[in-house]
Amino acid sequence: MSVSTEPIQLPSPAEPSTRRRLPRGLRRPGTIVAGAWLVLVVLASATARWWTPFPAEHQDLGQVLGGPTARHLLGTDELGRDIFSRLVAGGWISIGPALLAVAVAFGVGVPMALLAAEHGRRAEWSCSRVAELLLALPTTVILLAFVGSVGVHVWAIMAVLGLLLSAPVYRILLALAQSLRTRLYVDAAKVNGVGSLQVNLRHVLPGLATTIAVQAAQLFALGILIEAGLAFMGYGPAVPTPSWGGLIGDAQQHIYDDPWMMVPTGVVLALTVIAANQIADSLAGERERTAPVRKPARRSGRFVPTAVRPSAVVTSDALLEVRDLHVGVDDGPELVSGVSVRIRPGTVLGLVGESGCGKTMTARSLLGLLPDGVAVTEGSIHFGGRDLVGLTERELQAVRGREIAMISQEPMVALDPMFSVGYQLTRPIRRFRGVGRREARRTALDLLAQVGIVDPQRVLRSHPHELSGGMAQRVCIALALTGSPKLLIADEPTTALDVTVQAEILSLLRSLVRTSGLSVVLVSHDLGVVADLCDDIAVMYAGQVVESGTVTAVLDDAAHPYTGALLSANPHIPQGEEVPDRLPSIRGTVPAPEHWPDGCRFAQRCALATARCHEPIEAAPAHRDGTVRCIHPLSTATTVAPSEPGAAR
Ligand SMILES: Nc1ncnc2c1ncn2[C@@H]1O[C@H](COP(=O)(O)OP(=O)(O)OP(=O)(O)O)[C@@H](O)[C@H]1O
Repeated sequence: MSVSTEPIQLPSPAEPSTRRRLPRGLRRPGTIVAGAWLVLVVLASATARWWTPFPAEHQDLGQVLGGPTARHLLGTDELGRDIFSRLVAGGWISIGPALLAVAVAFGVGVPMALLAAEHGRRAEWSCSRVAELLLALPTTVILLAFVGSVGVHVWAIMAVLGLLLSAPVYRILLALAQSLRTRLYVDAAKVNGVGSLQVNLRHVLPGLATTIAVQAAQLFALGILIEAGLAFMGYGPAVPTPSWGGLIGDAQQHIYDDPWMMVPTGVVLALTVIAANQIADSLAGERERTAPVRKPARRSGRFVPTAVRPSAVVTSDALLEVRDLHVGVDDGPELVSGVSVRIRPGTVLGLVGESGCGKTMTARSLLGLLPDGVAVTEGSIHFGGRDLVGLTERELQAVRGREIAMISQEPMVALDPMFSVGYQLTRPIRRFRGVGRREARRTALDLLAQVGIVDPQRVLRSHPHELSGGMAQRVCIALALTGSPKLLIADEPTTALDVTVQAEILSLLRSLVRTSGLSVVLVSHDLGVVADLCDDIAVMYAGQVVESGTVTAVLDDAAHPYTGALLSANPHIPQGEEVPDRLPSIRGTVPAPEHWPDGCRFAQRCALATARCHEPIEAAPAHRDGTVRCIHPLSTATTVAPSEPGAAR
């Protein structure tokens, strides 16, 4: 299959390169010195036994409380032990447990945050209560109680500290993980059938990495101070094993007769804590500098088959048939009311209407990708001989990508910025088609060529930030085609693109439908786009389909006053017709779902409305195969006047 398109150029070499460099914040001299100091301290203390001048426990009673000399660089303590050797050896006893506390804090806090972010309100509620419980416990009292009942085991004490610290870690990471899960590339991964573990590992965890690093550096510094404090109070390692807290405790006893003893350990401890904090600050600064400014996206959820009515068996030749679909917010208003549409194989169905009419909710229902707290409450979605409503998440994963795929309105956000186009394309190809790396690469190149990219080799090596909007949307379309789906849901696929690129993408979609037999559900505000691309149309208003039929029938002979008003407000003026000074607009706005009236939902804004319009109105047959939900139709399109409530659908 080939698509004729204009050549697409990659941005000039002046664009940012894909070569990974150390982030700018970490290249500052202060941060480099801090990092070097930490590396030095960790390496020196971990290898102390092999190179320090004296064993840490070696005593020389002829040299007690001596100042620095060539033999004892930092002097000796009250038993004539070499302070330098003890300081270096004691480092590991302080740093090791601090690292353990950090590992436990993140080992518990990160999975909790991922779990709560992924599994919605109930999981979040449970994890948050556990975190609140941990936060409510007084850390010092718990540690002392632990020492009192179990004894002085430094590593175990620090593991308990790590557990207590997992609560603030969870609290900080939860909001971020939730926000990352709303990114379109996470939806795109789910649409491609990627399992939940893989979504977390590939898309959520990398996004948490900087925050984890910042928090880890801070907790490490805190862990060292807490370990030192405990050792100072006598809850450190058993005598004569050195630790920084223990050395400070020893020095404190000689503060009047040998104040120098306090200096080496105090300075090393302070420098280590300052270095860890310096690195945390630099990472935090870097995170703020590079954080993308994005408008919040919608959260993704799943089908919750509550109160789903068993549906009749569908025997039509439609590829997908939606019957009487109701979507609602848990304990809240209905967002989609009784939508029925069908998509024939190899055709394009346009869902049109103003913002807030329920187009996206309807489209996302087809993939089970509704926001958290929103669910299909009634109706059926028949596809491939089964009802998608009520399928489990696992069953839906098998449908997403392989049978129904989706492209969104923001291609730049739908691609994960962390990975190259090649990686993002070959992963699903290997999974869907069960092919090896080389074959997957070849298929990826073919798909890129198929979506009109003239330089697929280069694009395959690129990262999303190196692509223009139009190229990114082409890559997203290629990504959607990796599982050879039968149906593609395109939610305003050209909204974020400029006009010339919009035309290219529409021409690409048209060509794909024509050459591959793909069916498309196109969500759009734009009647011009729908007229251009679609075979059938469903006009939505306030959660209902108010008119449907073939594009030619509905647009040439609109029956519903809302369709008529949309057509009058449409800025696409046919060639040869006079351009009016001002386009008519539809007065008022779409009411919010909680204010939808019982009767015709458009009545408040309709010039033809009468008292009878405020009684319930059913959809009636129109345009041969379509419907209209109006008792004052504009045209003769209606074959059965839907004038009475309860008229046949
Ligand atoms: N997560 C949510 N919780 C509650 N209501 C929601 C949620 N998401 C959307 N809605 C509401 O559902 C209704 C339908 O929204 P939907 O996004 O489907 O409209 P749309 O026609 O696709 O609009 P647009 O073209 O702006 O995307 C709107 O009133 C919207 O405010």
